[in-house]
Amino acid sequence: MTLLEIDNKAVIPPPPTAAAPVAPAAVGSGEPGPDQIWQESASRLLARLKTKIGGLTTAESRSRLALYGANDASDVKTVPLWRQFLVRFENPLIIILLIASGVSAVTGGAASFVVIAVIVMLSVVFDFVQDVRAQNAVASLRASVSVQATVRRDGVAVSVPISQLAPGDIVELVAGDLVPADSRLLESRDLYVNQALLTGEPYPAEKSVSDTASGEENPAGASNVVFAGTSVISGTATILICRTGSRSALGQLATSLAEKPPATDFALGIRRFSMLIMRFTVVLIVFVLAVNVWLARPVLESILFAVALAVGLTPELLPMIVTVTLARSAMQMAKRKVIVKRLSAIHDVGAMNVLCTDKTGTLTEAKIKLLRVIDGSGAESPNAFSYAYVNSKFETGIKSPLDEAILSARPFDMAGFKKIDEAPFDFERRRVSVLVEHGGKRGLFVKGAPEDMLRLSKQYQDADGVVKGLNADRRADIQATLDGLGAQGFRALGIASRLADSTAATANQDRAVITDETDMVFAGFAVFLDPPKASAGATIRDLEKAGVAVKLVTGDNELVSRHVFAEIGVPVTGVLTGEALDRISEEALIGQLPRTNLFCRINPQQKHRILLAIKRRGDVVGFLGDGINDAPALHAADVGISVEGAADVARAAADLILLEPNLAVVGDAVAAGRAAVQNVTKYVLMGASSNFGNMFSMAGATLILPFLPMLPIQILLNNLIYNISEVAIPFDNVDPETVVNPIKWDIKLIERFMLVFGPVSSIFDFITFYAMLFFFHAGEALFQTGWFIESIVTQTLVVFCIRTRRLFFRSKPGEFLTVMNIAAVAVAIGLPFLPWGVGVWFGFVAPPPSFFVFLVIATLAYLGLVEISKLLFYRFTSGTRPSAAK
Ligand SMILES: Nc1ncnc2c1ncn2[C@@H]1O[C@H](COP(=O)(O)OP(=O)(O)OP(=O)(O)O)[C@@H](O)[C@H]1O
Ligand SMILES: [Mg+2]
Repeated sequence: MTLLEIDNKAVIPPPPTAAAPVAPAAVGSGEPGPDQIWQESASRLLARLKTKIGGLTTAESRSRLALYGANDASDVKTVPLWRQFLVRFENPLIIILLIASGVSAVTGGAASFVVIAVIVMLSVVFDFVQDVRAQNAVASLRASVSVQATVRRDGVAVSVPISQLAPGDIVELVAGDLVPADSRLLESRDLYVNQALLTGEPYPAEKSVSDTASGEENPAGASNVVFAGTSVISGTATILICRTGSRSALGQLATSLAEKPPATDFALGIRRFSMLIMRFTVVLIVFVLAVNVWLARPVLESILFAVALAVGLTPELLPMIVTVTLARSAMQMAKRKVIVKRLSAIHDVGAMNVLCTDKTGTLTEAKIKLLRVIDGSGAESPNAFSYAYVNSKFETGIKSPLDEAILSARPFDMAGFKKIDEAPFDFERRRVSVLVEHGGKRGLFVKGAPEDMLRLSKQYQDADGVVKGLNADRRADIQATLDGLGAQGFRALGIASRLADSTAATANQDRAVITDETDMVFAGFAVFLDPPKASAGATIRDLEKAGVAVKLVTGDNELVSRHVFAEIGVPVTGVLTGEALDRISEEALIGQLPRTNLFCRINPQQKHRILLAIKRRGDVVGFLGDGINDAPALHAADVGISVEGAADVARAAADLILLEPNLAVVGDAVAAGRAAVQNVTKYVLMGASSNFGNMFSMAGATLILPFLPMLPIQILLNNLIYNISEVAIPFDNVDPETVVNPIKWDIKLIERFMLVFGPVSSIFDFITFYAMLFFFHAGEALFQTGWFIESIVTQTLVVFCIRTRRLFFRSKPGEFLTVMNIAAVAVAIGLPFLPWGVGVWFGFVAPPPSFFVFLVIATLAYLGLVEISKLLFYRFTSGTRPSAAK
């Protein structure tokens, strides 16, 4: 099974839209066709793509980029700003509103049309500006961690984001790089790529320059091309970019599998809430219109009133509020050195209740030191060191910290050693071989996972260089030496050789192949110290306290991993090795998950399998890793987390990038994610209760009043003021107790909240209507003015109750929120008193002083009622909060 069949979260290209027709195939229309970039000679391909080995010029690259679009199969196409702006007018409510007010302008005065048009414009501009600013902030964060490629422009090698590549670009690749697009090899040395993302094949595939290659039945097998989404395991290459973005094989595969990434819980929840409100709105509008027609009121005014009500009811700012909240959260995380690549990951990280992590760099310092190189009985072995050194020096794969430790341990004279070939490292066999010539003799020098190295050896070479047979007793001795190292917390690599004169097979060979890694002469161990991080234990305990179970998933062996746990003071509750994992069923694995917190000798496919099993249990799972071997798991996780120095594929697959490899910052991200969800929830609860209640009462009032309870313009103005005040919600403080556990979006809570607090607000509204009519003997204008002021005052101030589950004065609101809401109240009260008859435009009159006495008493009564209802509400629904699953 390939990765794409299992999960396609991060590799989905946008479907071609009408506005962005698929650009002409990169490799022109001449024959052979565009799909066979492995068939033509390189020189013809270069000519057809109108490029040369020195690369495109900057101007050429710019025009090609404009033609073919960004090289990005995963990202949604960016909509131009003017369209983002205009799209906001596609809202049918806005269209009806503008038409109806236009018609009324023709028949009556132009004033109301102008006012409505201005209010609509203000609302749209406000929404647009906030939204675009938030998106820009996030885009620049994302750009700061984009994967770069070395490309030749104007004849010099420069580094550009891979999204900026176009057909015809010439790119240089080294080990660890992500192949940015489907490309033809122009030059290569010892090039091996991992194509697991395309083919599911875990072993490195060798690629080399040739004029033509066959690839009809299996394009991934074509040896002279490399494909987008694969990564370089070892060697170097210069490539010609041929097919970018969604035209790459990966892009095509992804398009044919699914059009869109699956919506997250959060997105679904938001959509469901909007639908809920829409249904209420439709019913209400039909009702209001029917009543007005039945009472024979002016049709046009009735329509305007109904539509204004609908505008007031719809949470049209919700998408913007969500974006602003998440973007603000992303900015906060950036300060804590966490860069958010996918905005919706903020919600997922807040909901995460299991975090899987690899070991090196997160639980350990990643300052690996080579302590000794010993033979099987523990004696210092210069021989084994020389094999290890030569192996590390000559291998062209991604330099692992182990290689760096070997090379920096002490100088070694490489004179006389000549590299013939290598079999690069991969995470399945966990070893690397180089074929070397020295003194006219050839030999294979191998290093890798120690237990496998011992198993594959037939003879044994001690520190003095004497080669002996490897009988069962000696094997057991060597194993005991290895176990001793592990128990002391040392990491070890096994070292072996296979000299040309030892078997005929290697005598004159010029190729290193993995099948030669057998019948070897075991030479000893390289012993490393990778000290555990002092802070790791406390960090893990903090995460567990926050409801996030931490599990170690590592390619290293059990003894070493157990030792790390012991050092950082975290108990091992259960162990599963890769070997055992391969023998158990899906059900058995899921059954073992809750108590297992250590998975060792796990290969990349197994990491992926573990992640899927955790998801299948219903947990929200994060994965933290930095290697090529972690990419499949990063794709599969709900939240993929990587670090700045990670391999390109890992960074490309991740949703969050840590600028420092520290588990503690994950804890910060979790808290920020939860706070963001809480603030979005506040906005939704406001909309679902007080705003909803007000509009509902207004509809009811049309039944009993001989005139409209509020003029359409006033409703729109009310809505604008309310919306502007609520834009402070993303910046509000969050009560600490609401973020101690993972939070999932809870639509049930919102529905119940609406059913309780809508009516609470309505009861109070009808009391106000009664007072206006029978106490103040209000006529039309005074009634509308009074109701306008009350409506804003109560709608905005209630945020101080709804924002917290505590008694309102026990929780400190954000300053911005306080200022904005008090300002909204001041504006509402001040409007009718404005000079130059401004209030009159909106149909306001100045209310008598006694009204304000009533306003204060009534508002306090309302807030008191909400506060009591709130305490009761949460007392009876407190059992519904999601608890941390282990
Ligand atoms: N450069 C190398 N040469 C030979 N063998 C290696 C090399 N790097 C790693 N190995 C072997 O492969 C195993 C798995 O690699 P590695 O430890 O990097 O996996 P991992 O899952 O990323 O582990 P971690 O959780 O520590 O990051 C190692 O334990 C070691 O035995
Ligand atoms: Mg690793």
